[in-house]
Amino acid sequence: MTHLSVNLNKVALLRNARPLDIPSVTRMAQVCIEAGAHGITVHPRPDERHIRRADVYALAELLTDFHAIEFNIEGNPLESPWMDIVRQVKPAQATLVPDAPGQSTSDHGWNIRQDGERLKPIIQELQALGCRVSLFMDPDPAQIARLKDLGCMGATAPMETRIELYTEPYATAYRQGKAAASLERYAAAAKMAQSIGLGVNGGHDLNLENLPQFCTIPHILEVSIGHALTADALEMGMAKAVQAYLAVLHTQITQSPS
Ligand SMILES: CC(=O)[C@@H](O)[C@H](O)COP(=O)(O)O
Ligand SMILES: NCC(=O)COP(=O)(O)O
Repeated sequence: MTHLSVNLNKVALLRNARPLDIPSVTRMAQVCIEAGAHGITVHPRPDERHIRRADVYALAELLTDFHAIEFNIEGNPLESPWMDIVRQVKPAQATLVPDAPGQSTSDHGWNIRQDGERLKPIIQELQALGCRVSLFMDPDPAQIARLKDLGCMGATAPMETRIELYTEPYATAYRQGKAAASLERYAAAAKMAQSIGLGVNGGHDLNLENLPQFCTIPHILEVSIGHALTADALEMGMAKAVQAYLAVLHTQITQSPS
């Protein structure tokens, strides 16, 4: 089954509106875990507009009581202070995302031809810390194929490595009634990744409507979902929202995309 990692950025965004710790990010993490979520994702940005450094430490502390729950920290390792935080917390998964500091949200994956050699020592350091590394990538088989030349990703890596497919273009295509053509690109990208020994995650703008079709791509290991799930939680409550996403993942259709 594809795992669900709940991104708590938008819970923190609401909390930051007043100095009251409401809603509590750690309390919401606990509710998500009790509802069955497999992991908790945060994407601390340099301006701390939502998740703050202190939230990452508090979540890491909370998750020491939940050994089976994956802590996934996303961000740009080339921008301070992300690596400092990750060095201290040593999350189960570190997802590297090429965002500029002030960017409103993530909008593209890595260019491995341009950044691969800069990323290599960072990936190796994260692996030495025990973190599974995942790289945020566009659904571009040519870019993904380059990862095998780094030596530290895919079949030649010292430990499991993954990519996270950037799914906003799929979500847009879905809204426009063009999901099938978009899914073909994503399926080809996933197949390329899997053929060189990479696991495949997905995320960005996934929601209850577009998730079932995305999950027709074989062997998606994890989806990280925050924005839409938090919006759903305003209507359903957080536990019911998490369960609704888990129900989709439980019943994922196994036929190949058409
Ligand atoms: C990598 C990715 O797609 C998510 O982390 C997304 O960027 C969430 O970040 P925001 O909540 O700041 O938009
Ligand atoms: N990696 C994607 C993520 O964590 C959440 O993205 P979104 O659901 O908030 O768009």
